[in-house]
Amino acid sequence: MRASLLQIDVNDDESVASRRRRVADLVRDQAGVDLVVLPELWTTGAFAYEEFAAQAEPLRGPTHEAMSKAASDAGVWLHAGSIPEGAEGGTGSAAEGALYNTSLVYSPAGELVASYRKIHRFGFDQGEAVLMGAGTELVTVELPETVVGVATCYDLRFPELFRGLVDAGAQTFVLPAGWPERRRAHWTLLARARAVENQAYVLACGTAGTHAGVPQAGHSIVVDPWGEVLAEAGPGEEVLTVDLDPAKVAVTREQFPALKDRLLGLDTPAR
Ligand SMILES: O=C(O)CCC(=O)C(=O)O
Repeated sequence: MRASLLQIDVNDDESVASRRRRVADLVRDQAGVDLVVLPELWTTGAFAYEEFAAQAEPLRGPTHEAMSKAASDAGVWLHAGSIPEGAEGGTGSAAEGALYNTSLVYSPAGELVASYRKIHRFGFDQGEAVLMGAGTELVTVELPETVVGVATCYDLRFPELFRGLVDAGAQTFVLPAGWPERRRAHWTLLARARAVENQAYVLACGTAGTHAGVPQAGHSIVVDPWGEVLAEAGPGEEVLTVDLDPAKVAVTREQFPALKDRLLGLDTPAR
């Protein structure tokens, strides 16, 4: 299974419409791979808080139109990163929780097969944490060769979410992000930790460049179920293409069956 992570340079100089066109073309260029992954909030930038409400769009808005078409033109599964979703029926007012940081996943036919509203919002008492509502549902997507568990950026710090995804059948985690350069060491460490503890692939795709004054880490990373880094991007815009062996998840879980030794958080009584 071949995957391409598109580490997009998100900066304040490029308009959302132009970036959307550019990213759609980059997705089309990936024809021949199985799965394409985009970063978090790449239309606005994850730290461009003032843009969230202005650029909010419904689930099936302009980004959906562009990504659905790009996925079907390329004939790829596409995790299209996330958008600031102005929830249907909502007023767009952040105070009413009408905005969400929502990921979109497409089949090679261009069908929107899943969406995920980010559960853990970043910013403590500002930014996304106050401007957006929190998702409540875990999301998995069945691809022909693997079951994908979906999570977004700050979610990476919450291992219980990934355990929940494993319990729901996930074998590969796909995580779009807009991770800042300042905490790049955490990014790499946590991506490897989530892979090791869950014996799953981690495909973590961040942004490059600087937007809203926040330099981005780049360094998108692919980790295998043993915790080995299969590929890691540099700091700039880059397409990171990697071959995965989906069977490795089952093999790792069989040969080193630590997941079977879980005692807490399961319905089965402790041994
Ligand atoms: O947890 C972090 O250090 C970064 C998280 C973040 O930037 C985000 O979720 O948008």
